[in-house]
Amino acid sequence: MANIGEAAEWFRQKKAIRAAAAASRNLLPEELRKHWSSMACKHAIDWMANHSNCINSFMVYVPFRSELDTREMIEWGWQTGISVIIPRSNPSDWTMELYVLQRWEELIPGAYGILEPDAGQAKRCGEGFIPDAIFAPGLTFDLHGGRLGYGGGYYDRYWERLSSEALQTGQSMPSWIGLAYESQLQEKVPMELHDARMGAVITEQGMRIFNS
Ligand SMILES: Nc1nc2c(c(=O)[nH]1)N(C=O)[C@@H](CNc1ccc(C(=O)N[C@@H](CCC(=O)O)C(=O)O)cc1)CN2
Ligand SMILES: Nc1ncnc2c1ncn2[C@@H]1O[C@H](COP(=O)(O)OP(=O)(O)OP(=O)(O)O)[C@@H](O)[C@H]1O
Repeated sequence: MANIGEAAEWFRQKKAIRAAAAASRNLLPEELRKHWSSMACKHAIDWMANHSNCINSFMVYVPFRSELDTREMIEWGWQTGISVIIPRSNPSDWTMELYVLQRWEELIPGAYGILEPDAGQAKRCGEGFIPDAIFAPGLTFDLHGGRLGYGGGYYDRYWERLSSEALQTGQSMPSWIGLAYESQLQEKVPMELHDARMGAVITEQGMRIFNS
């Protein structure tokens, strides 16, 4: 970023894109959101089932506001015996703690009113744990791995943490897959160096895998 003026303009642009994306997602009729969520979950499940030799755990969000509903994926994980990892956000430093979720009853409203694992009930993942796949929420995605979230930088910080953990332990970085309705896709999402990059996006229309 060349100077403060440019940085401020960039920040304003991102804020405007976020607001427009949130408003257009909120306008999607609930019945269609339900239907598309179910279709997208089926694509995600098919992908995991086809990679069953390397997927023993996956991280996914619990939906809030008008986000794509992931509950079918979570239940599928429980039925199949794959560990379902759900983050709990810590707004004091914008980091996420990971938990293995085994029952809906282990969720309680956390920061922002999002249903998150209750630290007193759910099992916390150990230090250094890396899920085999990460399904990320977002307000908008592009077809080059770009993603824009609510602006907390939670997934970006997690991306950075995982990159250094993977490097230290010699493990590979898991697949990062954005989950969204097709109408949330845009030509180009503004990206910065610290932003988490998706390797693929799944919508109701299927999965797109990007060249890294
Ligand atoms: N289901 C779900 N869980 C998630 C995320 C998500 O996007 N979806 N997150 C993904 O990172 C983290 C939570 N991030 C959030 C960050 C900000 C706001 C929020 O309410 N922001 C205000 C705007 C504040 C401002 O503009 O200054 C808002 O949207 O009204 C909500 C969640 C972790 N858990
Ligand atoms: N790895 C990081 N370390 C420190 N700060 C970071 C990191 N990643 C992002 N940030 C900061 O977090 C803030 C929000 O980042 P950004 O606008 O990219 O959020 P976002 O990707 O939309 O949010 P989220 O990941 O929570 O959905 C910015 O001020 C950014 O500088």
